[in-house]
Amino acid sequence: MHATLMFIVRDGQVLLIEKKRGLGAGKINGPGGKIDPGETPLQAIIRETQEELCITPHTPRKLGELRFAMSDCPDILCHVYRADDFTGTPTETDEAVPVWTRLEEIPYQRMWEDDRHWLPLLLDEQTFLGKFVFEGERMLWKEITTGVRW
Ligand SMILES: CNc1ncnc2c1ncn2[C@@H]1O[C@H](COP(=O)(O)OP(=O)(O)OP(=O)(O)O)[C@@H](O)[C@H]1O
Repeated sequence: MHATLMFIVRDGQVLLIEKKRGLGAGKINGPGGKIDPGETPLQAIIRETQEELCITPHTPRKLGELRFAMSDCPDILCHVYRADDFTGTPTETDEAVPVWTRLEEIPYQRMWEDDRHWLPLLLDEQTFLGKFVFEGERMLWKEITTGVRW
């Protein structure tokens, strides 16, 4: 299963969401979701950001890839994007509540356990490949490579 995540960084803040439903409901994450058939990852992350927050990210750049092996659902390959601007007003939807967060105050304790290992790289504009094994919500194993060319 291929999925996407988006982190919009502007004015020393990152635009996160509180996810209201689906995998990781209640957690803080970036907007994102599954890639539809026939869609490119870039098309998917623009659509998901529009659907979840009613905004359009400007020139998303792929910085990372995350591979999750989970005990309770199919493997996920997640394409991770960063954008530095957007059009529109972040708005709560059925899927997400927008949460602007200062870069020094990222609520890692409310996020998936892997996020603290790669989100700092994205915020530092580094590229990365992360591989993770989860059992339920618990991370059992991780491997992170930086300086990857996408
Ligand atoms: C295990 N550790 C994890 N750490 C960080 N992020 C994780 C994650 N596991 C899943 N994610 C991401 O969370 C989103 C929802 O996943 P996903 O399966 O697509 O569910 P969701 O219901 O949102 O999809 P749709 O909105 O229906 O497309 C999706 O961007 C996916 O990459």
